[in-house]
Amino acid sequence: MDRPAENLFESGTMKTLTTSSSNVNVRTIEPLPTPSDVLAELPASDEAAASVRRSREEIRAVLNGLDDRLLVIVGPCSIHDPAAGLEYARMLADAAQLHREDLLVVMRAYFEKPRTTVGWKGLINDPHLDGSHDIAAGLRAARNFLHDVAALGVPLGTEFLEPISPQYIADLVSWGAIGARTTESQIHRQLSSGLSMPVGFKNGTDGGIGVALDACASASAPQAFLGVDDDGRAALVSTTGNPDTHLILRGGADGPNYGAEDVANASARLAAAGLNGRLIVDASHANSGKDHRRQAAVARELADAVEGSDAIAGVMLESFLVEGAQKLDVSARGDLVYGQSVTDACMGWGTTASVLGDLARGSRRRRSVG
Ligand SMILES: O=C[C@H](O)[C@H](O)COP(=O)(O)O
Ligand SMILES: C=C(OP(=O)(O)O)C(=O)O
Repeated sequence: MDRPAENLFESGTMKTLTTSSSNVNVRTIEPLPTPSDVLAELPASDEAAASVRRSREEIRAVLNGLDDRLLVIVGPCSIHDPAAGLEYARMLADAAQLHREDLLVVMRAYFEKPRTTVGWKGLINDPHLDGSHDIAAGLRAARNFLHDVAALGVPLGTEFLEPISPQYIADLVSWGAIGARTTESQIHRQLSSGLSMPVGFKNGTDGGIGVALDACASASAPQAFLGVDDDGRAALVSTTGNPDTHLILRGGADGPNYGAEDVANASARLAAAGLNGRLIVDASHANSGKDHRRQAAVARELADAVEGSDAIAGVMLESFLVEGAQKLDVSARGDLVYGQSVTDACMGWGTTASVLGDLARGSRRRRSVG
């Protein structure tokens, strides 16, 4: 159908057709560099690519029970300051090496934050932390960070929130998560079906695990959907399905779900649905009431629980250099405390190192009884 253009609005270099019924609430549309532009500018080194391939295989082996170590996904709630994140990654590299017989350590490198209502949405969305939303710079900053950490030999995990951003960074990611707020989203399930790394689905914010089980089944099936190609063009994407989907228990509105009975029930439901019964338990979020001190206690309880539960393949921890969290006000940014979270409260490094020691002991005890 031919529809006359009522006006063209121009933003950046893009002209956008606006009719009386489209773009009514859109202020601007600005082109971004394409995924192939960014990958050509910031290519993965051979070493980083090899490290990603190797760690994906290791994570798969742990999730499938072929490697008896405990997977530990640990790091800041969000990366807001790459320098502090890199300092953390160096310390984590040493801890990972220390516990390598018992733990497979993956660093949380979360660049996209889902918000309950509004708030800072992460380094990709707003890398200058000032509401300027310089997404082109954010994509490059995320890619640079992933590359710097992969070069240390530390595998990285991230939450995929936007369906387009993976084209810019996923080659450097060893483990992916879909968050509690998007597990029920068909878009995220389809996306996961084509991702190249194991992907964990959080249970819903209400605590229900049914949506995550459905998500695992959906993402493990072939899918066809609208996406973008490497040149940023709208494209039909057809996937084979992701063979490495799994559940992450994060608690919910009714409280925690990391107890022995919750874990056993969840594992049984997964197995009954023909899915992997081995799962990850998040010690943070609703499992700790977002209290970083409580999180450390939950993690130590999990370290004890591991011995008696084959279902626990991994544990997730939110941790940064400095404990707690600080408020980020993007409209009037004051000085920030170096190494402290600007989203959820995290355990500090000292507590983290001691919790990793406990988890390693739990993993060792499980091996000795197994
Ligand atoms: O992990 C981070 C937060 O729990 C999640 O992004 C929601 O945050 P909010 O409730 O502060 O928006
Ligand atoms: C947002 C997160 O968790 P959840 O989806 O469980 O709230 C997270 O892990 O950063």
